[in-house]
Amino acid sequence: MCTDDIIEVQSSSSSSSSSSIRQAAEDTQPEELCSALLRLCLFDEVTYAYQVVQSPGISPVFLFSMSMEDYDYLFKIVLIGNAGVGKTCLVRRFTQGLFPPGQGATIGVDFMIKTVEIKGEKVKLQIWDTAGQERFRSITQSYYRSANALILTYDITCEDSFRCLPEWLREIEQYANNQVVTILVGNKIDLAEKREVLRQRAEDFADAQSMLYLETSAKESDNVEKLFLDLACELIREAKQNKLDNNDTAPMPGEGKTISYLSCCNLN
Ligand SMILES: Nc1nc2c(ncn2[C@@H]2O[C@H](COP(=O)(O)OP(=O)(O)OP(=O)(O)O)[C@@H](O)[C@H]2O)c(=O)[nH]1
Repeated sequence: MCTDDIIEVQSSSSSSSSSSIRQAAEDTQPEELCSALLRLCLFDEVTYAYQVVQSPGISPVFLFSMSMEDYDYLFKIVLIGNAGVGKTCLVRRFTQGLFPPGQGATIGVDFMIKTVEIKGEKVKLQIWDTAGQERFRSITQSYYRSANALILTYDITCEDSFRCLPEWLREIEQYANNQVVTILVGNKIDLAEKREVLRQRAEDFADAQSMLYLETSAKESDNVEKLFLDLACELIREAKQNKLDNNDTAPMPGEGKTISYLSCCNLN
């Protein structure tokens, strides 16, 4: 695709502040953990965003701020899939270039930002990493609706994580907007000798569901950049197409607006 035209501009994350959330949330019963929210406030044309966990005993924590003027496009990408398939590692690999040792389970949602430049246009990727554990499902479902793209992840060494995909597709059907771009990702290809899901089988499944398909290794960094950058290129293409279709309703480069919904894409 257009990866030659892409340069990284900057990245930031909630991870340092969210470690305090993680710790507090680990001590909190799921029923007490009401929700994790992103709050946006507009002051003098600068948008400040912060994430809080609403729960007794947990103080709201300011996580990051960003200006709406320093990008051409803003896309929200949400990772979903069973616990342990490697969603957090994929996000960390892409945003921080590392494979975190002893990665704990995600509590609720985590949030990172990375800005890339594609053919001279700055693209801010807002990446939401959701918990795969069933007990957080009611929290994570609320993040689907505003997503421009969903990365549905399974573990190629875990048949169970593949078998659960129809269940995840039902979640997407129910909670995501119907114009969302979805890509199926088989992670952990560095563990080839433990593979339980053949590539052809996964490709056929993705084809049948009109999804893109890619295999990755967060550990070895295989296809991780490609995953996010191809997705960004696809979202830009869709946004431009949407602009053509709707004349002036979609944002164009330089307008710096959030693209909330995109027209349906031809995934084949
Ligand atoms: N070999 C290998 N291990 C991986 C890879 N990606 C993740 N892991 C390991 O898989 C385990 C789970 O990774 P996470 O990124 O926490 O998985 P997750 O999907 O975010 O899990 P939840 O937060 O519980 O939903 C960790 O022990 C990682 O080190 C990979 O590409 N290769």
